[in-house]
Amino acid sequence: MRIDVRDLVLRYGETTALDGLTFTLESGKIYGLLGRNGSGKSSLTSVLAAFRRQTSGEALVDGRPVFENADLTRRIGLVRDEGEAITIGTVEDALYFAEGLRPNWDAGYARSLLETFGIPPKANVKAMSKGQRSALGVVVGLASRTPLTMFDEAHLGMDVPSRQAFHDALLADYMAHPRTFVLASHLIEEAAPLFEEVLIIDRGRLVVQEDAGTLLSRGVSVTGPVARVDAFTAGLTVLGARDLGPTRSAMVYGDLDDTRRREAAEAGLELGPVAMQELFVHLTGGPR
Ligand SMILES: Nc1ncnc2c1ncn2[C@@H]1O[C@H](COP(=O)(O)OP(=O)(O)OP(=O)(O)O)[C@@H](O)[C@H]1O
Repeated sequence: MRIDVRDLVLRYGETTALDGLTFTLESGKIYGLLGRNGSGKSSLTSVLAAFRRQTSGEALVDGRPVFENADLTRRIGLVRDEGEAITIGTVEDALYFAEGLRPNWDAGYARSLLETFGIPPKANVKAMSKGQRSALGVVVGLASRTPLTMFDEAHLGMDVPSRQAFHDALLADYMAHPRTFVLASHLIEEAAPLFEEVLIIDRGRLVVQEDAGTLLSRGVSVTGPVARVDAFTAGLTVLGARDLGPTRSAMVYGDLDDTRRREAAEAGLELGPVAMQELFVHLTGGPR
């Protein structure tokens, strides 16, 4: 599903949550949606899923406004941080409800995902733990096979093995049934290997929309003896540095051309990658 967002504004009273966003998401890609607390990620996914109506601007899915368009919203899934939204009845009831709502529902796949996450089909949803309810939300989100599927901190409360199982399942099912995913997460390093493209929003504005590999290529770590690292990085944008005895590893933002890379090698410095998380902190202004 293709998404076109144009000059999108969402206000809650005095608060401007989305402040003129414009971007396009292509069909059949996994997008990472990153932003600090309160930056507008949930507001954006809520508008795209038609849970909320924007104050102004456009949110188009396959060229049509999404709000109050039942035909479109049946094909858009949003799993939020509270996990499975239907909390009355059992796990089977929740799946039955989803099956009625989602045209591409795969009941066999849903059952196998329940096993993956160790969720008993007869369990009462209200009595489930936070992590189990999140996992059930993930099961419903994946088995719905909605052409646009958004997970907004959907892993909340899930333990490390469950989060890994979630990411593995998402990737495997995406390969078998390509569709558009939007993943909002604060666990950037865990989710980053899934992202094909990254959107960073800050205070309701788009800061970055870039291919994940290109974004990562903007960060370089420079490691070696302290004095030589400092001399090499003088005049560059240094995001931070860590020392281990006499060795310093500095993170630099910006492309290093071949000449600079040769200079680094001649100075006995080692160049390496920088974590997406470090780039994110830099691009969203560091500690506030
Ligand atoms: N229901 C609401 N009523 C009033 N203000 C709201 C409401 N929901 C969100 N906001 C405000 O809108 C802004 C964006 O919030 P939003 O929840 O979209 O951010 P977020 O990026 O999802 O944050 P987080 O990472 O903390 O979940 C914040 O200033 C927030 O206080």
